[in-house]
Amino acid sequence: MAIFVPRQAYDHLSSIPRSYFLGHHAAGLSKMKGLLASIDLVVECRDYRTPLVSRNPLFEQNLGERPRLIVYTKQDLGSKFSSEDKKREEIIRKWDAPSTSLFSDVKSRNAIRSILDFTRSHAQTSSSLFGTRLMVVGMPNVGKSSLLNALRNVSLGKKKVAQTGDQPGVTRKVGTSVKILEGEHGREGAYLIDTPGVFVPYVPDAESMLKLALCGNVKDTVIPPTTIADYLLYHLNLQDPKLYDHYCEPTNDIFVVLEALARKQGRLKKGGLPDFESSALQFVQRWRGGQMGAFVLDKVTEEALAERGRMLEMMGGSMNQARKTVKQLRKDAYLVDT
Ligand SMILES: Nc1nc2c(ncn2[C@@H]2O[C@H](COP(=O)(O)OP(=O)(O)OP(=O)(O)O)[C@@H](O)[C@H]2O)c(=O)[nH]1
Repeated sequence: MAIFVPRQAYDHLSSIPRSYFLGHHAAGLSKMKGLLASIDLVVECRDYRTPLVSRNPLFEQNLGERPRLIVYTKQDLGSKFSSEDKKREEIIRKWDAPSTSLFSDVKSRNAIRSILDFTRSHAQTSSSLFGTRLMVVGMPNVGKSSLLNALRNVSLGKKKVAQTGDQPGVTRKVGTSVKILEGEHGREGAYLIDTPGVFVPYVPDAESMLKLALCGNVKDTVIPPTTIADYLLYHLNLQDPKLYDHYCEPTNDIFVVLEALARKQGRLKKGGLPDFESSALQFVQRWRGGQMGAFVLDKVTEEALAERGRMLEMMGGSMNQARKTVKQLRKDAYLVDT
């Protein structure tokens, strides 16, 4: 039997859009900026699976004057809790210093307790009579509202208050503050404000956009589902083709996988033809739901983080400046793909 050789690079990058910065993202960010004077701590969420790509420089530029806690969400979907994962987390922690970074999974009470402990000790430094005010920010669908619900549930035993969903843009407006910690020693407690997700102004390269689409940070209508599924297949093959052996033998052809899935699940169109689009969405949803392996999409090395940081710093807060910087970086050969 021939040995299976996975693709070592992803080539189908033409015609991938690089922007998803919507009107309600800009409006939300401007409202957050207006609230900043009354905020003690900004909780910035990034996706554990894309620690580089889900970092939005707009938050640093617009909200950077306040202390920040960085929470890497959905750890359960990206980590096997191995020594390699711990090493990667250590690199990320160094990158984020002096801000503290924590890694979370809304179903892990321990992870949620660590965030509450950090908040409690931060609250002790606050002299406000009205309690400590936190604002949770991050890219769309990164898990901000779920985090708010989990913090409130673990701390106060209260039911869900913020609406959540598996597509971006469920939260459209900056919310009212919600209590997440009771006060101690005569102090008021801590309150958290939920905010709408804000996308990066301009995605510097097409592969970053695919990663964001795969993790659900852009609507599934923006990039064809078969393209997102193909990009997932590329990663699955690099990890372990057994992750999809439920459907077929190892392959680099996404249509082979989708046809097998369609036949298995009866996703057929007229004439018995496989419904590739719905099968692609199903394939991607399985991975998003943690049923096809936990792994990280970004390459996390000290060099990669430093380069990304340099690029983000140069990109500035405006879309125009971001575009200009990307052009310049490409000229300087920092960015090589598309
Ligand atoms: N497996 C896993 N799923 C999570 C976790 N946190 C959130 N999710 C899921 O991620 C999806 C998005 O969560 P939300 O809390 O709605 O995300 P959001 O950032 O508020 O989204 P916007 O409304 O776009 O701002 C939902 O399907 C959640 O169930 C986590 O720690 N682990």
